[in-house]
Amino acid sequence: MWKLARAAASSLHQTRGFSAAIPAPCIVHKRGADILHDPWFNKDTGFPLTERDRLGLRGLLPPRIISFEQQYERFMESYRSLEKNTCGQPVDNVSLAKWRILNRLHDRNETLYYRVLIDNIEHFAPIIYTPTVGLVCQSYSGLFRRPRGMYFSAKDKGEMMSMIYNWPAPQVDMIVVTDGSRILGLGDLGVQGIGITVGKLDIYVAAAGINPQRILPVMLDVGTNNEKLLQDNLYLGLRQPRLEGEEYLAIVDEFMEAVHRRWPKAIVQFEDFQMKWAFETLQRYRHRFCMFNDDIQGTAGVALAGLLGAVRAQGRPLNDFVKQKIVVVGAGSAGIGVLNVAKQAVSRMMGNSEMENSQFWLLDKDGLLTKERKNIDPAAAPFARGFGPGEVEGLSEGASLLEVVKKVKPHVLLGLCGVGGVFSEQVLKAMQESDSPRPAIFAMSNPTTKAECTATDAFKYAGENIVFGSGSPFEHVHLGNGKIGHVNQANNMYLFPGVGLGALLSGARFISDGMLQVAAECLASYITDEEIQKGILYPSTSSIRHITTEVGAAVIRAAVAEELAEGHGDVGSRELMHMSKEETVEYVSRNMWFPVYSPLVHEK
Ligand SMILES: NC(=O)c1ccc[n+]([C@@H]2O[C@H](COP(=O)([O-])OP(=O)(O)OC[C@H]3O[C@@H](n4cnc5c(N)ncnc54)[C@H](O)[C@@H]3O)[C@@H](O)[C@H]2O)c1
Ligand SMILES: O=C(O)C[C@H](O)C(=O)O
Ligand SMILES: [Mg+2]
Repeated sequence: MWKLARAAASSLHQTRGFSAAIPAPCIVHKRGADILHDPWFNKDTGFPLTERDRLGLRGLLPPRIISFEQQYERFMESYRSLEKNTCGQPVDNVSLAKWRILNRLHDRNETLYYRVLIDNIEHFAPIIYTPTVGLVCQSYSGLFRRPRGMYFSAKDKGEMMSMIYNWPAPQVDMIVVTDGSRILGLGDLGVQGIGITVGKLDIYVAAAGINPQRILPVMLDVGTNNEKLLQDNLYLGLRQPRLEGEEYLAIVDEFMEAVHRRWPKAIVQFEDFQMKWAFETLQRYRHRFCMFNDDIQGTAGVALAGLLGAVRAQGRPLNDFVKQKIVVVGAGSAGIGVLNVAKQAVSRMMGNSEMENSQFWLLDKDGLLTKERKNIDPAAAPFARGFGPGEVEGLSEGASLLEVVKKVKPHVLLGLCGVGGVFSEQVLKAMQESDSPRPAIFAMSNPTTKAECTATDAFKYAGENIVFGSGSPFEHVHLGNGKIGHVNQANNMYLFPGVGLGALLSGARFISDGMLQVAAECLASYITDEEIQKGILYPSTSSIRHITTEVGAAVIRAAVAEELAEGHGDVGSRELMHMSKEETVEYVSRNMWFPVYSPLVHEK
């Protein structure tokens, strides 16, 4: 249904609906059929007669003019028919069918596409984003019909500075780039990983109101080490092993410089890079360009908000976070990112004193990480356990997750290892002995098949008093007697749109730890005590535009406070500096794009 009320609540200052004030005109440089074939401008049967005349469209469309609202209802009706007709079919087939119908609309008419997406984000996010986007990436070569975004390959070395000018839009604000080396928990998918950047940018448009004409999904194809893809005749990427070392970095360097040359103020989000390159590129670029790594930094902020919520759920003051025993399963870019941020939060609570990492236990594929571990990754090393006083007795190098949970009795068990089911029945049952009156279980790996446990199993085996979060959505769990086990979607989608938007609208020179910290704090404070008592740690995705507005404003204020804000468009750094908190929120919502048909004006 057309959701005027919800849309109005989700962004304060934009006029909503088809009867609203006439939106600003939009200049087009094409005419006739070229407009109908351009999803940025196409209105299908929605072109009014005057526009059909002005733009040379007369005779190219059926005579009846259909309103935006009618087009919307028509699409939703066909979507509902699809749901009815595919009822009972295998879940993956149904999800892909839903993705196809949405994707066809995306390819044809972006205004209508984003309107249905925004109004139905709770329903459509699992299709255009996690988990279905994983399936789409896996099936990319078969699903491919037309390109979306830009592809830079190892064969383009030396050419990127000119190639970047092939992108048709004059201005780009937001770029999501991947090298396809670790797509969700699905591993190396090579060029097929482009799907994840498209999904993230759809969330940027829906949640942060970034204008879809100013987004750019990018694939850096440096080869793949996925043998199956290398052998596949239909694979669309470079059929060569991944570049490594300096050869690899030279490609990423060249891409970053090309982007910066053409759009110096564009924000670049790094997505789903394998761990070594995720950390290396973040270090390399974070102070030179306005960029961040979503898997390290976005995930960390969302997890921290969840961890603080878990403390509140126990009825404890926030400062008790320093006493929480936290077991993290997965020592990759996401797990280490979470631990680093949790450590910073503890340090702040303790008055920035040097602290030991004694409340954290970290496991990877070889079990518990200790100082005895050979060839330990430098990023993981600070979290390796020792054997001195204060250590839990009987836990040796490589101890299994079950042993660790039984001995440590953690308050929190958090999975970011990309292996489905590692929180087994036994592990979950062991969480019943947790020292927390309300243990927290976060099965954050994506997509659904890679979740460390299902929501049903978590409540069934660990007990009904747990709080639960998962990276991919699960249904809430019926516990009997009318009680509901609340499922939170612990996904970085709650943070990256606000971080990117805040960085953009402040014109930040770079994205600082302080900006990321306030983003996490803003998300954490969004939830009321009453909600927390019900096990609700994150707001519903239906309010994602509102959350993003708040997070974006908090990020801007942090950038201003740290003197990193250079301003955006007509709004200079001085004006930003003088904005109150409310004015900053207003500034953010005023700058969010909302899909309505603009009058098109032709210019040669
Ligand atoms: N919910 C979110 O917002 C979110 C954000 C980022 C990443 N993720 C998910 O987290 C997962 C990991 O991402 P990453 O970037 O850290 O990957 P990564 O490849 O960098 O790290 C994976 C880690 O898991 C460890 N591991 C593998 N098998 C294990 C096992 N059986 N037991 C314990 N540890 C094991 C590996 O040793 C490695 O340390 C992915 O599934 C990704 O989708 C979720
Ligand atoms: O893409 C997601 O859903 C979250 C995260 O960035 C991931 O890599 O799993
Ligand atoms: Mg990711």
